[in-house]
Amino acid sequence: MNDSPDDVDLEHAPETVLHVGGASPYDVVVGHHLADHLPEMVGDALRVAVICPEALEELVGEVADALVESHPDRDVTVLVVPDGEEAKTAEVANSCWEALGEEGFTRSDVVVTLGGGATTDLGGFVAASWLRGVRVVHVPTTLLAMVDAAVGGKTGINTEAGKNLVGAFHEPAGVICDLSLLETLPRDELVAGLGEVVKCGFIADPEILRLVETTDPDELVASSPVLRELVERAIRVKVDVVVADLRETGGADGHPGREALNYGHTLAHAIERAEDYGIRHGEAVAIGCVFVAELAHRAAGLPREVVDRHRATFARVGLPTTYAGAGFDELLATMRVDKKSRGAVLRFVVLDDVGRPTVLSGPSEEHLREAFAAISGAAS
Ligand SMILES: NC(=O)c1ccc[n+]([C@@H]2O[C@H](COP(=O)([O-])OP(=O)(O)OC[C@H]3O[C@@H](n4cnc5c(N)ncnc54)[C@H](O)[C@@H]3O)[C@@H](O)[C@H]2O)c1
Ligand SMILES: O=C(O)C(=O)C[C@@H](O)[C@H](O)[C@H](O)COP(=O)(O)O
Ligand SMILES: [Zn+2]
Repeated sequence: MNDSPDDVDLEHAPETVLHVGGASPYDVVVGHHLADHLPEMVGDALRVAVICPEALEELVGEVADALVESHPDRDVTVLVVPDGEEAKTAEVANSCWEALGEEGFTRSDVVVTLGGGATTDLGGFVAASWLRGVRVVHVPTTLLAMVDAAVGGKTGINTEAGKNLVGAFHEPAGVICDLSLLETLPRDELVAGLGEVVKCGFIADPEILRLVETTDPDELVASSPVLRELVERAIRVKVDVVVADLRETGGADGHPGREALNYGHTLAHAIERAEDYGIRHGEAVAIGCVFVAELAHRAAGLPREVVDRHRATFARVGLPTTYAGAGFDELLATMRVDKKSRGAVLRFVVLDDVGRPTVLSGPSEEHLREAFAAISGAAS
């Protein structure tokens, strides 16, 4: 652990509680060393199933012990699932349902997820579907899951046809973003999380962009006060959007509503599928955002300097801005089953300017090909 004066202050800084309003309100707690919050959020449930990936088996032991200590009559079951995207399958979800059945899991029991976004997506979906919905508390352990996946209630798994095509909206009972857990996160994974943070800067909070543009990226580590500010700002962007439009039915006054959070994701999800999930989600999002900025430049007059700012900001933190894998036709076919599509009409979230997202419906294939050529170097 780094123990510069800033870090010492931060270690003792009070946690931040971001309240998420709506029909099922909950808190997102951000800070350091937050283990005590988990028993509070779980309450007096007699059975708890903790879902975590193989990679976090050591940490899950501590979490399970704390849950038993806080309530000695409680049964805690640990469900170890495959690492990363391999957990987001119907087979793995089924194995979790089988385990909950064996435990006699009832509606007063609680699922806890401990892991990255793949784990919170899978575990959230298991909780959403078991008995048509039991409580879930998320303990995200990656930056990406803290700023995005654990908040807002989208859960899901992948199918052969594409990413996140089966799922449910199921809000958590609470989210604990313990930044100390990021100490062990590999650098590439932390950088991938910055992809969603920068996305939030472009769609809603330009201060995020300013902070990224003026901070040495190497200083963005678990103990950094700037990282904490970025985490809190990105969560606020997400919370504001989901409180206004939880189920993605649309926004008001030209704002796309929850779809705004899908900025860059239409191409990103197609790339992830084409790469058989061998590319990190946050990396694909960075490429997808540059693509859609190029598209908006051609189809809707987004100024060239805003497109350039996309390339510069994602590249500054170490994210890719080009893609030379699958071809345009394969990616276009996958993009057609994106959830924003309506019938044969492809829809993209684009920007009118920084902080002003809107929807572009049915762009011409010529503009799509040109935008793809601009990120892939392929002839359009
Ligand atoms: N539901 C949503 O709103 C939402 C939002 C964004 C992303 N997502 C989904 O989230 C997933 C990506 O999440 P991710 O980037 O967290 O990837 P991930 O869950 O695959 O985790 C990345 C890797 O980090 C490891 N890891 C996790 N925490 C660690 C720690 N503290 N120390 C060391 N290693 C650790 C994991 O084992 C894994 O190998 C994608 O499936 C994406 O679709 C969902
Ligand atoms: O919360 C949302 O809404 C988002 O779109 C956030 C995205 O970062 C996230 O990757 C989400 O899982 C994508 O959702 P999908 O509906 O396109 O599957
Ligand atoms: Zn995402």
